[in-house]
Amino acid sequence: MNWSTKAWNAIDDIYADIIGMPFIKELTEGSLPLEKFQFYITQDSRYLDHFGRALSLIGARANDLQDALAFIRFAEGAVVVENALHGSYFETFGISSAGNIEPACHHYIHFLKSTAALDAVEVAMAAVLPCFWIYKKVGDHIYSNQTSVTNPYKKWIATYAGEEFGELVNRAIAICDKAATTCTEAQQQKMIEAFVTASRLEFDFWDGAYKLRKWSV
Ligand SMILES: Cc1ncc(CO)c(N)n1
Ligand SMILES: Cc1ncsc1CCO
Repeated sequence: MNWSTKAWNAIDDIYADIIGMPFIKELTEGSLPLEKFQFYITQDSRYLDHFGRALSLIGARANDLQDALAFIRFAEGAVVVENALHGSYFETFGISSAGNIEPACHHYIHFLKSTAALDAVEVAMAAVLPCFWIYKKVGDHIYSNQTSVTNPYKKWIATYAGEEFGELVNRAIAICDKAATTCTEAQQQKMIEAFVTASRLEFDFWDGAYKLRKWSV
């Protein structure tokens, strides 16, 4: 069994929980309250900024030059998506500024940045993989379960359900699988742990947005 199959098996339950979240259900139906989507989009804009930096750091640390190029391009993609949120999405959804980084976003970006900086590069690659893979799966799930042609969140959904994003995801999975073959069993296990932690943080990111969770003080 290749590494990515084991990794996905390890998060099967988390993924099922994500698909069952009210945020995802209401996003699919188009009934998600605007305030929750606004919260999500502002946090995601902050997230993508730091995610892009984590990806470029992994690019700088990758052993293989082609893998470095792939991560540098992923980083560029993350900044391009951030710019799209900051531009047209902020305007469409009536957002004037990105505001504070709230707890779920803070937790996630700092996990990614510290892992990218301090852990083995293979572990760092595994830590960012849920950002690709879970979004592709969730994007496809939402896209194929849509009931409303007038869903206000349609354009956002299309970003992650598209074939173009699918190709990037396959590339990221393949890089992790190749990296895992150079690792010991213990290192592969660390990659799985990072993959699971990031998946939990994906859940929390949506959960935090649904509950509009902010710093208590
Ligand atoms: C929190 C989060 N995870 C993953 C993605 C997709 O990379 C995103 N836009 N936001
Ligand atoms: C995973 C991901 N999400 C938004 S951009 C990006 C990297 C691809 O450029």
